[in-house]
Amino acid sequence: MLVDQNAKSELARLVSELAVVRGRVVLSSGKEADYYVDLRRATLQHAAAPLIGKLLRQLTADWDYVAAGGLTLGADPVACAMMHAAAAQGDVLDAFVVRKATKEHGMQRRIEGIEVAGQRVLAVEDTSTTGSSVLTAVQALREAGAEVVGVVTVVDRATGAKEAIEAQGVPYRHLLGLDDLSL
Ligand SMILES: O=P(O)(O)OC[C@H]1O[C@H](OP(=O)(O)OP(=O)(O)O)[C@H](O)[C@@H]1O
Ligand SMILES: O=C(O)c1cc(=O)[nH]c(=O)[nH]1
Repeated sequence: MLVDQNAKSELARLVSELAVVRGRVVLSSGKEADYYVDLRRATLQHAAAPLIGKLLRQLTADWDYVAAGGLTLGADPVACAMMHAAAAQGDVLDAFVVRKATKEHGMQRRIEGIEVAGQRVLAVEDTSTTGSSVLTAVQALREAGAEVVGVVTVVDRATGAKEAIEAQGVPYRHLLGLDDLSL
């Protein structure tokens, strides 16, 4: 899908400046790597967040979905940015949060926000490495009766997420790759 290339370049610049951390780090999967993309520093930043919302809406413009969200917490500001970008265009998009475990008090929900049962939804992620986190969200959404139309992530590290997600029958797109961030 067509995305605004000037906005994408500006986002890549911001992510490189704000979020790329070089050095030995342990990842969510337990593997080690030589760099980390601490994307919360961009998804929660005033200039980068609106670009993320706008660009992810453009990247998924041909997908039909009424709500977006993913596994807390990396996905949360991404989904909210998309919701606000949609609203700015006069479009309706709701958001949800998939908890890592079902809440044990209150409403005892695994998925917070709008009711996803019977809805077409988009699973979102901030950074994808193995794809395990967003696939956890996909599984929870399916168990809740939602139809996951696709997965979209802001940064893809080219380490197997695409293959793992597509193996589950879900289309996958990313906004920024390693080349965009000079990694
Ligand atoms: O593709 P994966 O191998 O699953 O790795 C990527 C995940 O790792 C990070 O989250 P993390 O597990 O650090 O948890 P957090 O969102 O609670 O900080 C990131 O926000 C992604 O969700
Ligand atoms: O695999 C991860 O845990 C991971 C990698 C990365 O670059 N950024 C992130 O937030 N998580």
